[in-house]
Amino acid sequence: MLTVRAPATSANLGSGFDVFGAALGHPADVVRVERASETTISVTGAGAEYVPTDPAENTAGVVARELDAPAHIRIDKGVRPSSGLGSSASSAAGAAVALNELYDRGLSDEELVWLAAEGEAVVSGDAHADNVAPSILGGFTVVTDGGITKIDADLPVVVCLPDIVVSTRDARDVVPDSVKMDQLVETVGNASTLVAGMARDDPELVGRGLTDPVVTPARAELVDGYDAVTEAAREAGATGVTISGAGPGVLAVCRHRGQRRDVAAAMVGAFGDAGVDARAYQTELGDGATFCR
Ligand SMILES: Nc1ncnc2c1ncn2[C@@H]1O[C@H](COP(=O)(O)OP(=O)(O)OP(=O)(O)O)[C@@H](O)[C@H]1O
Ligand SMILES: N[C@@H](CCO)C(=O)O
Repeated sequence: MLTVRAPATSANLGSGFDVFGAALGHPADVVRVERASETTISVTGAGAEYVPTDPAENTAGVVARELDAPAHIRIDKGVRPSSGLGSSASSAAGAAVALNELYDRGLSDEELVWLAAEGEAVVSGDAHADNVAPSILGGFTVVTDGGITKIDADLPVVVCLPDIVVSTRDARDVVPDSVKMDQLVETVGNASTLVAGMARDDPELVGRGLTDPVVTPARAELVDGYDAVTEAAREAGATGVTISGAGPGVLAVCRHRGQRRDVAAAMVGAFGDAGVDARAYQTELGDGATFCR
């Protein structure tokens, strides 16, 4: 039996819709695999009751099928589904890394990213890799058709998860079909600023680069209290705030680790004022999938 811990992730980071992603120090899924003649799946942990155990509908099961690696797969969810923290991607990433080793398939990390993205397609109808790439590789990742670039960034963050559900499918439905030239120029500028900030471990630049004039404003309507939470996090010292992935999680970048407590309390409080229960993860950019003993 093999066990892999695959971290939660935050995709988009505002200006990098479907391109940027970051691995979080915690939470994470733990995926255990054992050779079998047929794939079976069992799920425990956060939101387990909402995760399908039919291998054809579970992202980890799809990975096993694509790799022709049947297994008993046990998933302990640290990441609640429909969170914006790449819940479905963590399971796909963990399964890809574990099954590659279990069956000695010899795929590279980048090949595993594209394989795990096939698992994501079963959820959103689209094989986007912006969550599975950081969950496998760690750090901050840039995914394009041309390949994957990774930066090992050191950045303290808070991710606040309200007790509401936004499915990736619904959140993709509200994304505008087109952008104006001034929005394109602003987005390119912010995305470039963010990448420079990641390369320099500079929370000011990363925070500035989170701003996005197109996708985030459209999706903010789906997250009750979003504007107030953003303002509260900024007042508590965050350098920038955006929706994590497709939401409803909200990501805030902090100047230093000691600031995370105040930012987390401010975000949870603002959600509470809007009548929404929430919890916050005080974390940082972290490692990709790792084998556990
Ligand atoms: N192994 C899995 N873990 C979690 N969700 C899964 C899994 N396999 C299939 N799903 C389905 O995926 C959906 C959740 O995925 P979705 O992409 O909407 O949320 P997310 O992964 O938390 O968010 P995001 O991708 O925005 O960060 C749920 O409907 C769930 O049933
Ligand atoms: N880039 C994707 C991530 C969510 O899975 C989106 O925002 O729809």
